[in-house]
Order: sequence, then C-alpha cells, then structure tokens
Amino acid sequence: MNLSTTTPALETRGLTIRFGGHVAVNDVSCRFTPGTLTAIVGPNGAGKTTYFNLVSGQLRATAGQVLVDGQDITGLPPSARTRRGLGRAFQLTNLFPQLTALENVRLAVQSRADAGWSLFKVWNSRRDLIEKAEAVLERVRLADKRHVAPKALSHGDQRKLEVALIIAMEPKVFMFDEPTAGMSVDEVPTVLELIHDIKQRGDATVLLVEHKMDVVRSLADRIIVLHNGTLVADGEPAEVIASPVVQEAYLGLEAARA
Ligand SMILES: Nc1ncnc2c1ncn2[C@@H]1O[C@H](COP(=O)(O)OP(=O)(O)OP(=O)(O)O)[C@@H](O)[C@H]1O
Repeated sequence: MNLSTTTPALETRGLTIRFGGHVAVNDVSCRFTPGTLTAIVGPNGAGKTTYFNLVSGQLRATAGQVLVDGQDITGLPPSARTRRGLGRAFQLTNLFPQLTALENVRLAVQSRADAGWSLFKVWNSRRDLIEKAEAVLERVRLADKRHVAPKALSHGDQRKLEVALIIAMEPKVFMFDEPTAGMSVDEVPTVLELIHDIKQRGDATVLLVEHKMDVVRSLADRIIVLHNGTLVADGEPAEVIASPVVQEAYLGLEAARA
C-alpha cells in the first residue's frame, strides 16, 4: 500500500504552541493512517499531552493546522471536533457522577446517534440505546457493574469505563493519554486488550501517549518521539527504539532514573 496516496484520518501540519517564551509543541507535522496504532513517547514535559490538547481542541494552536479526513478543523471547538470523529478518552471529570455506569455509557451512545444519521433514528428508542450501552459494557467487562456510580468503581474499573465511553462514541480517531496510569499490575492487561481489540476491529486510527515501553512494544505499529516539543523520530517500533536519538532523549533518561 502506498501510504502517501491514502488520505490520513488525522494530520497535523506545522502544529505549534507557545506559552510565553516557551515553545511546548514546535512545528509538528504528522499523518495518521486508518488501521494504525501510533504510540507517542518522549520524556516528561516533551509536549505529548499538549499535542493531544491541540488536536482535540482543548488548546488553540499558535500556528499550524489540524486536519481530519483532509478537512481543516483548526478553528473548531472540541465538541465540533468530536462530531468530526475525534475521540479522546474521557477523564472521570467528564462523567455524570450521580448516574450509573450504564447511564453514562447510554448518554455517550446517544450523543453518537444524535451526531450521526439524522434520518435513521433507530438508536433513539430508549431500549435500543440501552441495549447498545449494555453491549459496550459487556465488551469492557463491566456488565456486572452497570448499576454502580462511577465514583464507587475501583480505579481500574473507572479506566475501563473511560474506554467504554470512547467505544460508545464510535470515533474514527481514538486518543488515549496514559490509559493504564495508576492501575494495579493485574488490571493493566484488560485495558491493553481493549485497546488492541479497538485496533483489530475495522480501520480505527489510534493514538496512544504512553510511558511504559513494554506497553508501547506490545501495541504500537509505529512510534513517534517528541523531545522539547519537536518530533525527533518517527517509524517502526524496533527501528525507533534502537535509534540513538531515542536512546539518548528518552530511554537513556529512563535507564538513568531506574
Ligand atoms: N497551559 C500551560 N501553560 C504553560 N505551560 C504549559 C501549559 N501546558 C503545558 N505547558 C508546558 O509545556 C511543556 C509540555 O508539557 P506536556 O504536559 O505536554 O508534556 P508531556 O510530554 O505530556 O509530559 P508528561 O509525560 O510529564 O505528561 C511543559 O514544559 C509544560 O510545563
């Protein structure tokens, strides 16, 4: 397949943001193709989360563009970007704490239905919405917790619920920022399997910010490396991990910390 002729699901061109004199993301141009899971790595403060915030619209770029399916969405607010197919894993603060896990997922399913084919109101019957939400909870292995409020869930189950919400919204581009952060060792595999499953089904484009190199190795088709806001490496995992710039900029620091 000639990737250069495939319209990327997501592209950034010269994406830049300055905070005062500090350039947190510096001229990052990158294309993300459907069916590919790209890990974004780099040391603390490299600009990974800021890059995500620029893509999802939480931050406005100082310069550069964000394109979804070839269309410029740089001027759009986060909600409009979501409707164009950008899905960023929710943080718990985005959930309705007084509602159950099932009701939260149902709202996510409904938002997708409302944004989708207005001619087909099939999902707008309450039963259909609930059935779909239940299927999503089943998929993330939270079916038995469907009547529990998010704040009463364990930390690991809360992260699974975040994955359920993004699955329910059926985005073209899935964005995960350290999805296993703070999880216990035995909870990590479930979330990794879920992300692997998202990648295997259909032609989702997945972006994953992740510090743990074993997670990156097991999931990524491609790694890009940010360092001081600049994209310094981009390629197949084995090649990128072995490159001197990564050994020095990232893995070297990890080794030094260990
Ligand atoms: N709103 C802001 N105002 C000022 N500086 C900011 C702001 N957001 C981020 N920065 C700075 O931008 C740089 C990049 O931060 P960012 O959080 O994107 O790094 P990161 O690669 O995600 O780091 P980590 O791995 O620690 O999460 C840091 O120097 C940070 O202090």
